[in-house]
Amino acid sequence: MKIVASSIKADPSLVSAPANRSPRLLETLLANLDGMVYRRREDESWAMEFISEGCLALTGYLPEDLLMNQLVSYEQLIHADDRHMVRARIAESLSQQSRFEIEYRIVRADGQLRWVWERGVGIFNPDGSVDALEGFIQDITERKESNQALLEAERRYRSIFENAIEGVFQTTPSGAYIAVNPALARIYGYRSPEDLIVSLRDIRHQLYVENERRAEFMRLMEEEGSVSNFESRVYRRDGEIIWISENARAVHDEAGQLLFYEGTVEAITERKLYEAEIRHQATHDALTGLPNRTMLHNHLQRAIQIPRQKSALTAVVFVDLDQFKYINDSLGHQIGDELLKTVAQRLVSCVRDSDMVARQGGDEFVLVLENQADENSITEVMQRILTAVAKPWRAGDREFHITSSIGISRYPTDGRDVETLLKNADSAMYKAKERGRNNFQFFARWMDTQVSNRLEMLVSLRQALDKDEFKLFYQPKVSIADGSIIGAEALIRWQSPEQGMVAPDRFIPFAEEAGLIVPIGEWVLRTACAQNKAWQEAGLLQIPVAVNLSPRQLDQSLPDFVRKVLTESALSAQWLELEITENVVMKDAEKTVATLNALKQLGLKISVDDFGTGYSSLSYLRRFPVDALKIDKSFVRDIARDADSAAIVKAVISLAHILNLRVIAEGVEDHEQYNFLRQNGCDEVQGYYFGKPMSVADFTLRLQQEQSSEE
Ligand SMILES: Nc1nc2c(ncn2[C@@H]2O[C@@H]3COP(=O)(O)O[C@H]4[C@@H](O)[C@H](n5cnc6c(=O)[nH]c(N)nc65)O[C@@H]4COP(=O)(O)O[C@H]3[C@H]2O)c(=O)[nH]1
Repeated sequence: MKIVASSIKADPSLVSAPANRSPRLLETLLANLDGMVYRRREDESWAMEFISEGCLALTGYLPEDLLMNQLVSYEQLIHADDRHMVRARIAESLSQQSRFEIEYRIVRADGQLRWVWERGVGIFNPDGSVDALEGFIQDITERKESNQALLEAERRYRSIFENAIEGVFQTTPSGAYIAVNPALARIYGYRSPEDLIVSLRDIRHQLYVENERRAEFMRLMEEEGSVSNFESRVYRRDGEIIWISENARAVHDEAGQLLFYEGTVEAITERKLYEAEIRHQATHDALTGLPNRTMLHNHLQRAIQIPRQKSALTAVVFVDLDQFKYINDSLGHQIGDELLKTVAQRLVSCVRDSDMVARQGGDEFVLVLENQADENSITEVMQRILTAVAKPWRAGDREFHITSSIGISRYPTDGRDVETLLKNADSAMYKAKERGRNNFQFFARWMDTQVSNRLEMLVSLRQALDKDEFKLFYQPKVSIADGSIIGAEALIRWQSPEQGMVAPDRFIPFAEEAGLIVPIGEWVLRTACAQNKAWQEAGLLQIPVAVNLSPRQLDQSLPDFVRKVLTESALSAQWLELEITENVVMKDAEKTVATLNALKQLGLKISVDDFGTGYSSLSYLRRFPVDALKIDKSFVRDIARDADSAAIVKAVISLAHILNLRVIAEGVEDHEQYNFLRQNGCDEVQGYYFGKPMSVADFTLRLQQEQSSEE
């Protein structure tokens, strides 16, 4: 350091070495200083009187360049924006005769901007005026920049914290908030973060709807140090329950001591609702709101997997509505839908909350009843269901009745997997249909083989007509007054090469399903008319033959077809009677009345079959051109045992007579039933007591006997 060369008037305190030290030592000391020592005048341009070698490193100028402003003044080096501030601060310190410390920017010789820290003091003359300024200037750019970076990072963090859409929190492990951002306050419904911190002091009890969630949160924190996508239901300040998802971690100090938890909170109620909605749609039937086939399978799978109480049964119950197809086809889908909804509600009302009622599709419902003690308890539920479904229901101003056929399989006795249980319940349901509907059947092993033939049956039924495998049997109808034969009912049989003689109840429903009932029905009509004509031509007793009509046959083209058959067989219409089921009369009234009128005009008779099992009312019958009612055999069977059945039979007879209708009782099997019917004014009877359905040959014989007894 060229002390002398760089100083004009050296301050003895700075530049003159003590007598015992060499100036060389001072030179070295100053040169090693990381900064610049100066003495400058307190004038317009702060002219430097002394300046140490550090000047070059600090400013990029040689000390000589600044000395007495030879090249540039120090003031010029100060950033223009800071000059005023620097002067003001120094002036203030001088006025107080104190030291000054200032941070400001300078522009180096190479144009670089640097931050400097200056520490100095005024040197005063004895009269108090300022003689000079002495001090030290150091480059602090790096520190400034890292401070700046820190401030920037802090500012950014603050901004994220304050402006995040997600809630951000820090909590103590004991469950109090240390810090929260405005978003969390908003999510939880508090006025401000402060309001939340003050009001929500016990997270476990005040926040979580399920207290155990907090325990689970703590457990995960302890075991794994963090939670991710931790979903819970929480209370907002106003008590509303919302769903949140938390991501959080435990923060420890260097010694491993747990300090606090910090994390984020996302409000996910909408997503949850949406997910629930999607899940619901995927697992529920849109019409009835009941669980659908998918959910049924999952539920049943679970039900048979969980350990059950010893000897407890799980019942799988197939409920199928009788003649639903017919209602849907004839009354329209809207009414069909209404009916399905009504039935769904009724089924639900018959079982416990823990049982499942699902819609399997169409008019099929499946119930899963768990923990049933024995068959009796299942039977009780089934009886409730039969009664509930059979209750009348209204659509507009009309009242309807529908019944159901039910099949039940039991876990574990009837199957140990979902497929088998469902298949066997379905088989049992078909058995219930065959047994005359409106009843329930438990699965039995033998049904398995029969019903596995269902598909085969449909295939062979299609071929049966061509192969001439159908036969008609005839059952006598007898006058109650004198026991004479006054008619015959034609009943179809199927002589199947594989299955032997098949009863109509077993194949007519299939024929209806497969759309084969119309050609089969036409065959029956032709055959019965031709047979009756043949008996007449053989000189036997002239009686009407009754033919059963499936609802599906009863359309506008039927009268023409019947006329054609009568013409072909040359049978007079008075010797033909058509039996329609009770449900047919409920068919679209206008069209049905027109078709029945057209049929009546041909001169034949019409009777209503299975009366009492369906949903027609007597008064409704008034509108239909029918001649007779057939009381269903289920009432006749119970006449002696059941007061209700006896009362119904009596009422039907007298009301039918008021409407000028003949009454025929079906299924009369003994003398007691016959007596009862006779005493109560029934007109005709039919049943095993008077003759079973018999082949043409047998019936011919019967007619011949009848004729000879008359003669
Ligand atoms: N337990 C008992 N039963 C008796 C007695 N007397 C007669 N039966 C049976 O009762 C049924 C009466 O016929 P349905 O009610 O018209 O009921 C018929 C009818 O709805 C239908 N069906 C029969 N033939 C035809 C047909 O050609 N076309 C259509 N569409 N359906 C038919 O099949 C049903 C059943 O016919 P089947 O099995 O022949 O059964 C017949 C007959 O065999 C008795 O004293 N006791």
